[in-house]
Amino acid sequence: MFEGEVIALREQAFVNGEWITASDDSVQSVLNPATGAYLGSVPQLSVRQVDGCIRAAETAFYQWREVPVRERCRLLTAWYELIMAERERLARILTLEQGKPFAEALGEITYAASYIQWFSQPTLLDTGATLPYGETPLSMLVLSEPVGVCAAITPWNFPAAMITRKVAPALAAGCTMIVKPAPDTPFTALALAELAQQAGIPVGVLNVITGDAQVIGQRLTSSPTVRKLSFTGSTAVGSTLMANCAPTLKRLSLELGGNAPFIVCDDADIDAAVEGAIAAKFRNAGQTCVCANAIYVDDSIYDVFAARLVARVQQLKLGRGDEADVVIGPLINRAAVHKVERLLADAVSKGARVLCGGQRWREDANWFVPTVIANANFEMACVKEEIFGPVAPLVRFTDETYLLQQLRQQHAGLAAYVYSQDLKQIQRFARDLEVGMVGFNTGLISDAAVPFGGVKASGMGREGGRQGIEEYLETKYIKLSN
Ligand SMILES: NC(=O)c1ccc[n+]([C@@H]2O[C@H](COP(=O)([O-])OP(=O)(O)OC[C@H]3O[C@@H](n4cnc5c(N)ncnc54)[C@H](O)[C@@H]3O)[C@@H](O)[C@H]2O)c1
Ligand SMILES: O=C[C@H](O)CS(=O)(=O)O
Repeated sequence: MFEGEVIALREQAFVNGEWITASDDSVQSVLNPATGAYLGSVPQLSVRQVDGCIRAAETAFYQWREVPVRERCRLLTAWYELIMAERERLARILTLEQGKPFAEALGEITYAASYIQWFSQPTLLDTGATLPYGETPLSMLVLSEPVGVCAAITPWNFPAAMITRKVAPALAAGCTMIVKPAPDTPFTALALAELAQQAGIPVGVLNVITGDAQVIGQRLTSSPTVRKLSFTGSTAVGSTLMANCAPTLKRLSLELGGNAPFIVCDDADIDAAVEGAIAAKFRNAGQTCVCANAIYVDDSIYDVFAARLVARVQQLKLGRGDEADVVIGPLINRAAVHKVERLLADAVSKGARVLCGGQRWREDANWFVPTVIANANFEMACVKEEIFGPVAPLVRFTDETYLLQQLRQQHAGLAAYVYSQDLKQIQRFARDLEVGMVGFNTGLISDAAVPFGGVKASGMGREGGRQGIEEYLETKYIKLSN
């Protein structure tokens, strides 16, 4: 559809309202995961440039927090409107650098914009209170104040939504923000920053810096000026960043790895469960944090479910994201393909049987054919670990209690999905699944209006909903005497 089209890309970092290159002109290249073609490059900013960005965000903070809430929300609305007006161009950039099908990229841009629209509601900020215990009705006040200078480090799988999900509440609350996007997908973030600039968001309020992750991470986590870090990415990196933030006692939001069980009970609507599994498992070629990881099917319907799932999976069209009707794009890079191959080989060595797929689509490329494996069990790495690829291990279960006991052993706790018509069973799963979000009879749960996040090794804090603004507010108590 748009392969070969010239699409303008911002190849500079955005600091204090200026588009800048690295002080030593060093750059990092960005490749198209579908073709391996060079897309462009972004600056490797120096330590001095990162520190300069932190200072600029601090200066901007003391002005931005004085901007009336309604004005901050008006500017967010202007940003939202520009993004929606530029939706197709942004989606093209996203597909080129991340690889997802254009239709999914359009969906992500809309989803990303919906976070800005959600947090442009001034009512989300009427979180203060007066307490009735003082000498007068106005002598005990509880205020909500912006945390201050914030930093966001974001992943490649949702190059737009994982950024607006942090920037929107931060700016609404009166904070300023420094974003470090993933090196694989910086251009979407820079395009969003360009539109924020056009919307009139003041200089220094939103900054997007690029360069060596470790170098930038060390500066952002060690700076006492940065009062909060919001990180979305792997549990391993999240844990490291949490430790690095400890000396300066930063506020933290950590949206980390997942391992969502997809449970199909004996009374489930099988066709609905198959469609839900397709949506939950194969979105973004299985590269979402809330993807169904292993699929647990009641013994009594296992064979029927497996057959119907395989039939649907074999209909999924692979190809480049810019090609019409493509549903499965490439994985982000060759390392991701190798990880999927490692997990599959481990499963087969432990008795799994490949029902469909099971290999690369093309030898020297990043696609993996959508795969369903039977006879999966809790000993397999693909059941214990986050797959982050289009492989669906089917685990047979006969006993709900045993299944829940096994799931409780898993480290991640982000999302889960259950297909059941039995209200008492639904209530048991809602209580006993140790996750942050559960979808019943659906494979899609995400929405800007809900508190998105997990527990255990999936992190802490919530993004979206009313809870999402709290991540960027501090509480101050005022005692007022005459
Ligand atoms: N819970 C959620 O909402 C959510 C959403 C999307 C992705 N994820 C998780 O993210 C992972 C995939 O994303 P990824 O591969 O980009 O994760 P990643 O942890 O490798 O990288 C995430 C970000 O951290 C940066 N980074 C890496 N090492 C760093 C360091 N030492 N210091 C500072 N920054 C560092 C990267 O450059 C990138 O910007 C998966 O585990 C997925 O489950 C979670
Ligand atoms: O991968 C992580 C994203 O949060 C997935 S979703 O689009 O928010 O469901």
